[in-house]
Amino acid sequence: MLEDIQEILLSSEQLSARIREMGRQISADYAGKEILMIGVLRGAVIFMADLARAIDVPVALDFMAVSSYGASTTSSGVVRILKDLDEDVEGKHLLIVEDIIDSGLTLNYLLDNLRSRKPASIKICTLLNKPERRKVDVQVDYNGFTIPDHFVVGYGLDYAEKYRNLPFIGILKPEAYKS
Ligand SMILES: O=P(O)(O)OC[C@H]1O[C@H](OP(=O)(O)OP(=O)(O)O)[C@H](O)[C@@H]1O
Ligand code: HPA
Ligand SMILES: [Mg+2]
Repeated sequence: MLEDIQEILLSSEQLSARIREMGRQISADYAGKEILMIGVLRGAVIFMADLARAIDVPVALDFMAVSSYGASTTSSGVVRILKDLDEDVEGKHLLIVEDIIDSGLTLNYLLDNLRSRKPASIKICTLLNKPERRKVDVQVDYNGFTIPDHFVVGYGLDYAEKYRNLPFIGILKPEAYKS
């Protein structure tokens, strides 16, 4: 796996320091409330596991699976729900947790979909943000890191389901996907 990485963009130390900060900020903003964290499978799972433990207000977890990438490095633009939430979200404070916002198409779709279920509030938290590739505007409430336009893997992010278990965020060598 490591031989496919061109450069480490964010080390595990950088990731954990930033996630602790994000947790403190979220805890302060939601003081006195309960959060329903909605993880977007599968990429967000590792970030969500660490972020949830950095938050000290009550947190419930639910998950949605949508897919627009498949085994590709560019979004198809077509978002499908593969798994819906288990819980009713009406009247709850939702925090959508993403590993990365790239074109914005996934989140744009999710936001529309979740708003129609009448939650008390919805905010977006992403570990990574790649604004250069945005196709639709999305308002991000909590952003870990803004990154340049490279295809990155690790810490939950995959290429064709590989590399999710790397403890850092790395730039994938083009030859690892252009073969
Ligand atoms: O802003 P966008 O261009 O829509 O891209 C971001 C989305 O794409 C990736 O998910 P993917 O569909 O690859 O599924 P995965 O999380 O299982 O890897 C990533 O985890 C985000 O959910
Ligand atoms: O840079 C990326 N890496 C992995 N998955 C992704 N999904 C959108 N952008 C990316
Ligand atoms: Mg993916």
